[in-house]
Amino acid sequence: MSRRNVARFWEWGRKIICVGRNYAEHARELKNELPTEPVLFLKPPTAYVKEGSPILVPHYSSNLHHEVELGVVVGKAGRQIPQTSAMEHVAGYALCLDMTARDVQDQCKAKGLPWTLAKAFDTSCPVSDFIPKERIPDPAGVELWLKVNSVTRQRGSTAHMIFSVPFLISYISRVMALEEGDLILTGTPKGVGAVHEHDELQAGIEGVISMTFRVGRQAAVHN
Ligand SMILES: O=C([O-])CC(=O)C(=O)O
Ligand SMILES: [Mg+2]
Repeated sequence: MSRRNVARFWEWGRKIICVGRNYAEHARELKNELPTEPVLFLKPPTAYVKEGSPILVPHYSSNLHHEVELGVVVGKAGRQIPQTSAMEHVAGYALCLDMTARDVQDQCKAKGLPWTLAKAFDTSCPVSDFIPKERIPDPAGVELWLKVNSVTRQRGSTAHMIFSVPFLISYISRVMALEEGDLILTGTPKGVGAVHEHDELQAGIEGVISMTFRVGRQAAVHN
């Protein structure tokens, strides 16, 4: 049997683990307290969308937000991974968007309910091509940016993460087993905002990769 190539991790059907509130300025802009431990949530692998296909506003939302994030692709499975060997579990990276139905998330927060409807819908995880580990020697030293219709909305350095990539790998692996092909979204810097049907989103990791997506709208089906 031929070995699957982790460079096409989005085809593997593995989990997407997301970290929230990992940049102080973003936590503040949404009036959230700074976390003392990572805030975790999941997206299903059906959330993936690649360049060439549109990001769809869910039919039940009227305030879809962009969040540009550094994604970490797991290359070696593990449980209870110590921080000191955490980077051995990284195969590479991907530029990711954590698309968020902010109106729905606000309702979930107010009711104390999980964020699934706000975060896990189809096309909620646009991803770039795989970036081999060697191209990003230090995951705390990359500059993320995002533009909507050519206007810069987000620009921030991963140097400002509250919890580092090795810390996150260790922390997550004490909650759930990490598997080859899993993706960890490490949180968004400040500047999140709304996107609308027909908008064009461009995002990048300075000097490494960029990607472009169009926004469409999911049709509501009434059975
Ligand atoms: O929805 C939020 O604000 C939490 C989150 O994903 C992030 O900080 O990246
Ligand atoms: Mg996020």
